[in-house]
This record gives sequence, structure tokens and C-alpha cells, in this order.
Amino acid sequence: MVHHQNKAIREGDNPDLTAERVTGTFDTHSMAAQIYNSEAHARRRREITEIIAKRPELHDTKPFPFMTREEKILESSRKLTLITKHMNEIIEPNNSNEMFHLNNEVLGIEGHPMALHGIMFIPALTAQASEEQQKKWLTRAINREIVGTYAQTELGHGTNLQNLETTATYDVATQEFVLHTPTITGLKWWPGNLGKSSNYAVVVALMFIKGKNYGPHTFMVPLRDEKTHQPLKGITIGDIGPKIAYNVTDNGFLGFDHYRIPRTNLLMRHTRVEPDGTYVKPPHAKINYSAMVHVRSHMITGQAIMLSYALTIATRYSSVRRQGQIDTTQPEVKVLEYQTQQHRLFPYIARAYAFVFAGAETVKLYERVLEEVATGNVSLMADLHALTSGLKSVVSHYTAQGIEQARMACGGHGYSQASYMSEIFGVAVGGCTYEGENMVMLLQLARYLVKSASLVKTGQSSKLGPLVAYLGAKSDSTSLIDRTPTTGFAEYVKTFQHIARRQTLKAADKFFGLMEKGEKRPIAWNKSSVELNRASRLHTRLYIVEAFVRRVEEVADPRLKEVLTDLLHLHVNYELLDMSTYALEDGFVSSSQLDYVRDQLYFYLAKIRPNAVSLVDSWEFSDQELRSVLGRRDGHVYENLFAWAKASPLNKTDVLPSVDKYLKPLMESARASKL
Ligand SMILES: CCCCCCCCCC/C=C\CCCCC/C=C/C(=O)SCCNC(=O)CCNC(=O)[C@H](O)C(C)(C)COP(=O)(O)OP(=O)(O)OC[C@H]1O[C@@H](n2cnc3c(N)ncnc32)[C@H](O)[C@@H]1OP(=O)(O)O
Ligand SMILES: Cc1cc2nc3c(=O)[nH]c(=O)nc-3n(C[C@H](O)[C@H](O)[C@H](O)COP(=O)(O)OP(=O)(O)OC[C@H]3O[C@@H](n4cnc5c(N)ncnc54)[C@H](O)[C@@H]3O)c2cc1C
Repeated sequence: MVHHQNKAIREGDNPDLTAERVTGTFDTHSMAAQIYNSEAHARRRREITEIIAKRPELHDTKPFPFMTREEKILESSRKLTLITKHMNEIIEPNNSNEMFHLNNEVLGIEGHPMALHGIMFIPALTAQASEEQQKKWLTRAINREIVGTYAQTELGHGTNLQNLETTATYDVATQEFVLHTPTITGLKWWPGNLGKSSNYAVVVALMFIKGKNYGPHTFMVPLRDEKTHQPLKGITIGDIGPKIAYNVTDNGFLGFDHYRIPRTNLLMRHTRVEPDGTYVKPPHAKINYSAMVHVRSHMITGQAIMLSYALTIATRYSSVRRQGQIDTTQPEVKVLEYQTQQHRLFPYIARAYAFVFAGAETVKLYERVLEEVATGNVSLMADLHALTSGLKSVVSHYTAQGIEQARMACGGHGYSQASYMSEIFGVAVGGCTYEGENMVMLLQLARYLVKSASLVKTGQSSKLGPLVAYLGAKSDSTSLIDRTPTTGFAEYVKTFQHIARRQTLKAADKFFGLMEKGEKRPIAWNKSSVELNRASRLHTRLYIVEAFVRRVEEVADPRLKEVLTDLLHLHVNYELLDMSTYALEDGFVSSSQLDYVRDQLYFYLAKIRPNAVSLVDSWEFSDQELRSVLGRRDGHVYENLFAWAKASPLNKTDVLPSVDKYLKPLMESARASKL
């Protein structure tokens, strides 16, 4: 038996796909360790996949696209119950990375009845509930004795939290908060699993004490009777209906009618209200936004995974799909041979790697900030908020674009739900909206950048934090890309720094200039906001490049280092071309330098070609996790597409009731009228 570098090779696979794997130059298990940030975790992922493969009760009973929403929810609940019961036989207790993988394999990406419970409810209680409150609720939540969600967004307001309409008014006499929804637009709207599954929620409401508005605060609120699951008196609750995707998640609505909860249901780790109504303010005004920051920090990796699902499907399929010739004397080629196909897919493969490396750094910073905040040190909260706001927006935007490119790269079959592309796209693109609409979050980062620009302009660059220190540096007069002997990636990084710095200072100048001309601050802000968001994007893309460079520098295995270096070359050249307007407009990069960048791009497309399948295989998604006929590991696409179509519910009978009822009579009457 030959041992190949690509560990996905099996006997009996489509030979076209095997041929791709044989050309791989690196060990895919080792690359998985880079992707999942540790050898141990990559190995555990494989072990978990194997355990699941041997337990048919954890497999889908039929393809998701053939199920109704109700069937999907039932099926998901069945499997959720099983994995909850048998969790300790499959994953290490309380290992959230393993849990994430288990969920993706068994439950899939469309959500499940306890999705928000793990992603936001438990994190909100962990970060915001006092020790005493945690004893009361957190243990029960972890044991799944209660199921919760995070209810913040309303029908009328999602972005502007200061204008939420749900109120929590303190009644000193009874020591209770009275939750109330004054209007239809004040109904909570969107919270995942609120509609039908949760019996508790962390609810965000404007807190009023003795007539004073203290702004948004978080409250632990029982919603349904723990025994009967019936809504409690004073609560109006339900599902908001089908969405573009994520339809296994019951996003819901919620209204309160003068609904009373004890004072002690205000989450009081950082904020307190004494029995007499005295308010004790938190060490940082936005400390109770932590559940959002939790998801924003983790969703970078989540988005990279979605992008890689789509790229795995498209790259494998492009290796078995033959269409047309390049040399007319030769047989039809795999569509992956076309430069256009490579240009469509490979830069996104590079981006997916870049995103997962940036995601790992973000989670590390998040965990550090979480620990520090627990001890009262809030000094890094602003940096983390700025970083995650930018990354969440940039990564989800390019992820959606990349998935759509991958779908189109699969031609007609990409449009079939057999590819699973539409669901992957629908789920991923939600990330552009949830946890803060992308434009809004870019503007949050812009506030941080403008403050930093102001330090530069006032000669205080030494006060800049590490993430923005480059703003205080001086650029060379022109980029030295292609003008110096090879200096690794330093010239590219310098060029991206120049571009981000120039745009940030220019946008800040515009904003400050408008104010100097007499515009009020918010008007000046609005009139500068497109330019400000451009700065936020460029700053974030610079960060992503730097994270990629940092990771490649750390890699010791020479085979991995070589292919990751190729990917990084592809990434920096693609990114620079994509933002070339900024580079050209002040002459920092010339058009002849861009020609060099373009040549480099084409060179690296060709260099990566033999490793393309291995690069996507390295994510080690099982067929169960991918749920795509086109993306199958074995490459046997056509026979399985035919089997999939035959299994379509419409093919259960040869003649549909609709034909009997309508089409047959229509044709019969048409024929009769001709007689
Ligand atoms: C592998 C491990 C497994 C782990 C599991 C995780 C898996 C993750 C994968 C994800 C996959 C699927 C997830 C699907 C589930 C989706 C669930 C979705 C949930 C939601 O959408 S919940 C609702 C989210 N809503 C929002 O995000 C609203 C957006 N709006 C806001 O955040 C705010 O309104 C605002 C920030 C825009 C403005 O806030 P406001 O209070 O009005 O601000 P201002 O008073 O103007 O103040 C601005 C200043 O405040 C600073 N600020 C703001 N936020 C923060 C913060 N969080 N931290 C620190 N500082 C903050 C800001 O910087 C300004 O400061 P400045 O005045 O400039 O100094
Ligand atoms: C799949 C999904 C799951 C969700 N899950 C939850 C959940 O579990 N819990 C929960 O509480 N919420 C949830 N939400 C809600 C989500 O957080 C909000 O929809 C999101 O924060 C955007 O708010 P919005 O809908 O009010 O958009 P809006 O703010 O109305 O945005 C509309 C447009 O206005 C623009 N805009 C708004 N304000 C500004 C501004 N200040 N400056 C410039 N432009 C602006 C936006 O950029 C956008 O183009 C979920 C949403 C989705 C799609």
C-alpha cells in the first residue's frame, strides 16, 4: 500500500480525483493541524467523525432538501437528544471546539433547537451573571435543564440599541422589574430558538428606575412553564416564519404585557440595582455587550469554515467535471484546468486560510480579554471591539462572495440543492447581518481609527495601540514591490500599510474638515461615512494579511511552509490587484508594478494547481458534514446525482395528484374542444 501525502485517498474513488490527490506535495493531516490550530484538535475531529460514521442513529434519515421545515426540526431534535445523552462518549466534556464539530457533523449548519443556548445564552450568563446567579441558572443551563436564547433585536430596532422599546421599570415597592412591550415595533424579533424551543431568555431592555432611563441592560427572563412549555401569563411568543436559510432554527417574536420578574433577575456581575433602586454602574459602559463580542470573535472561524465547505465542493467537482478542450487535439479537460476557474476558486482558497488564521488570533485575544474583564481590567475591550467589528464585516462579506463564486463554478449543478450551495450561502450570508449589520460594524471600527488618526495628527503616535501603530509610521515615497531583491512579504505588508494609512488619514481629514467648516459632528460623520468604511475595510484586510504572514513564519514543516507560502503569495497579489485603485491614485504603485503583480498572480495560480484538491481536503470535512452530492470525497458525482433525483419526493409516484386534478382535465378539455 502506497502512503500518500493526501490522506483522503481511498481505493475505488473517481480516478480523476485520485490523480489530483496524488500530486499533493504535503501531508493533509499536518495541514489540518494548522487549520484547526493544533495537532490534538485536528486528530480529535477525525476521531469524532469516525465515531459518528459508526452510529447510524446519528446520520440524516434523508437529505435535508427533501424535508419540510417541520420534519427538519423534528429530525434535528431527535439527533440533538441523542448527542446530548451520549455526548461524553463522543467528545471531551465541556470542550466547545469538539462540540462545534459534533454539531456540524450530526446536526448540520441549518441550526437546531439549542443553537442560541450554546452560542449566546450560556456565554451571556457566564460573563454577566453574578456568582450567585450562576449557581442558580448557569449549572441548570449547562445541564440542559433549561433552554435559553438571547433576545435583543426588536421589530423596529436591531442596530440602535439605545432606542429599543422594551422597558424594564423597577418597582421599589415589590422589588421587581416590570417588563413591557409598548408597541408592535417593540416586539422582540429574530432571536434564534425563541419561537418554539426556549423556556428562558437573556432579554435586553431599557432599564428605568424612578423615571430615569439607564439604557440597555440584560435580564434573565422565564418565558415558558418548565413542565408544560406553555407561554407564561403576560408573554406573547412565536416563530417569525421561514427565512432564506437557517430554517431549523426557530427565530422568534416576543412581547411582554407588564410582566414581572424579581430585581435579582437583572444580570448583576458588573451592574447592580439595590433594593431601594440605587444603581451601581459597571466598570465599562458596554460590558454587557459581551455575548455579541463572543459571537463576533468566534464567527470569523465559522465563516472560514462555510467558505471552505463551498470551496471543497467546487474544487473537487471541478476535478471530475470534464467540459471542452484547451488543446483541440486532446480529450475534454477537467474544468479546473481553465485559468478562469482557477482564478475564481484559488484566491478564495487563500482567503479561507487567511480567515481561519485571523480567526484563531481573534479567539485568543477574546479569551484574554474575557479573563481580564473578569478581574475588572477593561483596558482591552475597545481594541477587541474594533478588531472584531472589522473582521466580522470583512470576512462575512468575502465569504458570501466566495461561496457564490464557488456555486457558479459548479455550473448548472451548483444551482441544484444537491450541491447544498444555496443553504451554505444562505447560512453564511446571515453573518453579514447578525451580530451587527456590516456597515454599522465597520463604522464602529472607524470610530477607533479616527481616534487613532487624531493621535497621529496631534503628534501623539507613541500612544497608538499595536493594532494601529502603523498609522504613525512614514511611508516610503513609492512601493518597492518588484524594485528590490526579494524581501519576503515585507514590501507587500508595507504597501498595504501605506494604502490603509492613507485612506484612514484622508477619511479622518474629511471628517475633521467638515467639522471645521461648521458641520455638527454626526452630520460630518455621516457625510464622511463611505470614506470611513473604506478605511475600516483596508485596515481589516491589512490585519488579515499580517495574520497570514505571522502564521506562515511560524510553520516549521518545509512542505507545509512551501504551499502556505504559495498561498500567501497568491493572497497578497490578489488583494493588491483588488485594491489597486488606492495604490495607483497617489502613484505609490505604478501600472508597471501592477503588471508584475498580475504576472505573479498567474504564476501562483499555476503553482497551486497540483495542490488545489489537497488544500481543500485538508479541512477534513466528512461527506456527512458537507451534505453535498457534488462535493463527495469519492468524486462519484453523476451516479449519485441520479440517485438523489430519483429519491426526490416528487418521484414517489409517476403521476402527481396535481396532474390528475388539473393538468389531465385541462388537456382532456382542450382535446374535446378540438373535436
Ligand atoms: C469553536 C468554538 C465554538 C464557539 C461557538 C461559537 C460559534 C460561532 C459561530 C457562529 C455561527 C453561527 C451563529 C449564528 C447565530 C447568530 C446569532 C445572532 C445573534 C444576534 O444577532 S444578537 C443581536 C446582535 N445585535 C447587534 O450586534 C447590534 C449592533 N449594535 C450594537 O452593537 C450597538 O448598538 C452599537 C455598537 C452599534 C452602538 O452601541 P451604543 O450603545 O448605541 O453605542 P454608543 O453609545 O454610541 O457608544 C459607542 C461607543 O461604545 C463602544 N462600544 C460599543 N460596543 C462595544 C463593545 N462591545 N465593547 C467595547 N466598546 C464598545 C464603541 O467603541 C464606542 O466607543 P467610543 O465612544 O468611540 O469610544
Ligand atoms: C440569521 C439571523 C439571526 C439573528 N439572531 C438574532 C438573535 O439570536 N438575537 C437577536 O437579538 N437578534 C438576532 N438577529 C437580529 C440581528 O442582530 C439584526 O437584524 C442586526 O443587528 C441588524 O439590525 P436591523 O435588522 O435593525 O438592521 P437595520 O439597522 O435596520 O439595518 C438596515 C440598513 O440600515 C443601515 N443602518 C442602520 N443604522 C445605521 C447607522 N447608524 N449608520 C449607517 N447605516 C445604518 C444598515 O447598514 C442597513 O443597510 C438575527 C438576525 C439574523 C439575520
